[in-house]
Amino acid sequence: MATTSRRLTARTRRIGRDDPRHDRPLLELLPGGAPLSWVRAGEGLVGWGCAARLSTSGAARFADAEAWWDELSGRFDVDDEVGLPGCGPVAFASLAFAADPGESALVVPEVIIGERDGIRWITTIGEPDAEIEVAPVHPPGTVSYSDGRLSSSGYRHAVTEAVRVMRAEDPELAKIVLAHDLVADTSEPLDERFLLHNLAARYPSCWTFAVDGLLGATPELLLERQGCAVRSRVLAGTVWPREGRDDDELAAELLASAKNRSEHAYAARSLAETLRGFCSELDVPEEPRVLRLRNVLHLATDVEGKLADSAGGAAGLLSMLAAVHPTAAVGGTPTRAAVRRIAQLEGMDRGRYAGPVGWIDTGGNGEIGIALRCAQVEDADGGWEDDSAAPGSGRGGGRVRLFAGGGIVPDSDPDLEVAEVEAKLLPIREALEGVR
Ligand SMILES: C=C(O[C@H]1C=CC=C(C(=O)O)[C@@H]1O)C(=O)O
Repeated sequence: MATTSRRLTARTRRIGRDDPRHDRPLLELLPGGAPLSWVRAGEGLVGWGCAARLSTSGAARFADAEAWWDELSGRFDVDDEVGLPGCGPVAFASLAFAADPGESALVVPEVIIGERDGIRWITTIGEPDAEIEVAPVHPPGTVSYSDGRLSSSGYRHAVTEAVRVMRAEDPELAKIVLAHDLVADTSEPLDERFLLHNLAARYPSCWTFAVDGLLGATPELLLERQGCAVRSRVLAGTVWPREGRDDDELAAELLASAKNRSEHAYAARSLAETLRGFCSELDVPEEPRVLRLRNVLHLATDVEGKLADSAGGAAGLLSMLAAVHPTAAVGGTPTRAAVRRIAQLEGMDRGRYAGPVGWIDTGGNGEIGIALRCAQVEDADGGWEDDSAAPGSGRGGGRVRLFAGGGIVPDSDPDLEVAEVEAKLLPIREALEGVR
């Protein structure tokens, strides 16, 4: 719940060209500790400190978050001389995938540095030390991997079972998105900025995010709102590099694959059908395009709309998120039945993986992605969750849990699905290992 009930002051000032913070990459301004980030191609927001925070869970998590943010927004005295989306107070948000279990978090930083259209600014909330020194970034040392809650072979088994269920037991189920996790232990304490810097360097077209210990670089935008304009980038359908195939051949293969096209169509339709209810205009391309990343290629549909101003006010971003989440990019089709099956087949808590992640401001603007290709910090204080299982327990290293998943349809091949999640785990593994 809110950590304060007093009035708060927020001051936003432009950072001038003569200020050393003007030209440094945003992520390099993070001082250390628990970073907050939403950065793509050098623009976005970074933050630190905590002026207010909400932890919530359950089916009402979106409504709780909206009520909390509305109430808190009313308590700010804002002095904003820049006036762009993301200026003034901002809450970084990371919501759980499922109603049960899973904890959601909203964090309002004390300091936010943002950049949009070449304009850089700083927002301070209260009287924090905005000139705080940036501590050197520490590499995590050696990285060792072990099974998470759903090992590779467990994942293969879950995929086989999902295919059986869809073919034989419940033909109404057309798609189930399953995920696999992997535990990484580091010999040194984890400096979250190390991961963020490496992810942003190799995946500049993705959104490099960090909220309350969930870090990653996602290529998927669930919903962006700027005034009455909304935008989404739906992804589903994947190929990955193979010997003897160049990127153009892989892209052609992806576009021609009936299996990937059907996986994609479910996801694009699930987003568009729900979002249409909030919009007076919605543009949904009939054909997907191909999004090329260095580890995978995806089918992508970019959706754009204009919000309907019903009853004097367009819908809030958090209400829209409650309606569109989970799309069939991370849930399945039909949604409710698929989500029930996910819990049965995975038998693990996804936490905030595949949940909405990003930021919202007090003007109703925000950018929210889907938390994919990510790592959940499990022991930020250096302690182990399960001492008996922790190699080198007590040595003060770090532990993260990595996640990646894929859409399963009745003609999915379990071996290919295992290869797909391995390809999707590469960015976060390489970031941990220091590959740039
Ligand atoms: C569920 C994930 O990816 C989604 C997004 C893009 C492509 C996907 C696919 O081809 O299965 C998934 O729908 C993940 O990366 O964990």
